[in-house]
Amino acid sequence: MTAHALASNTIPEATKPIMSSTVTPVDTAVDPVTDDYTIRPMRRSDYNRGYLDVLRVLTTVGEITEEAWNQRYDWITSRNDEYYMLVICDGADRVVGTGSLIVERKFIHSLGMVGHIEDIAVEKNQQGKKLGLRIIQALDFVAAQVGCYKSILDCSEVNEGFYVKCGFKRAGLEMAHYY
Ligand SMILES: CC(=O)SCCNC(=O)CCNC(=O)[C@H](O)C(C)(C)COP(=O)(O)OP(=O)(O)OC[C@H]1O[C@@H](n2cnc3c(N)ncnc32)[C@H](O)[C@@H]1OP(=O)(O)O
Repeated sequence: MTAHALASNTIPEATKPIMSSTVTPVDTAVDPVTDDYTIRPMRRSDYNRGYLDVLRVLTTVGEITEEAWNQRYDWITSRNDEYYMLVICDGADRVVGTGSLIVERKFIHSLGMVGHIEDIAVEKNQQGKKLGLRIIQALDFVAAQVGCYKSILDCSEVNEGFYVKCGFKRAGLEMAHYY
């Protein structure tokens, strides 16, 4: 798939099939013109498809054994109405991008739900092909479908332009307390 193909303005339509009628993400070609890239929910076997290496473009990951991965994967998937973790795979079935949506259930706003977009990463040599945009659009679509009234995320200044292109706007101030 060329960068041009990914730049087509059919993106929102292309992400719609990622949701089945039961609000479960399903495997979907990233672009309707070609299926060189697929966007789908994370799988247990993505440990061996380079998932953690993709995350390493974002931050430190540490050494995670397959057993530890499996335990965390099982914990996450046992909360599958709360954690929506997507990957984009290339034609060779390698993970080249990922992103997560965590749905927070609140009392305010009439028991409203807020989507938290986390851990967006695209492999270095795959950046600039609109894969990041597709991940955000897919997560946004999932958030809207499950009933979130908004999605929020934290990012550094260098990524502000990317998120603006994805339809987000600056709101508030992040604060952190590390332990
Ligand atoms: C909530 C969080 O997780 S924040 C952490 C974000 N992740 C990282 O910082 C990890 C390292 N970076 C990456 O993985 C990637 O560069 C990402 C995820 C930030 C962007 O993914 P890409 O696939 O490269 O971006 P994509 O090609 O989809 O870009 C979409 C648009 O945003 C623009 N864009 C991309 N990155 C940036 C940026 N840093 N600043 C301004 N604009 C940008 C592109 O030029 C493109 O614009 P266009 O439509 O006018 O051509």
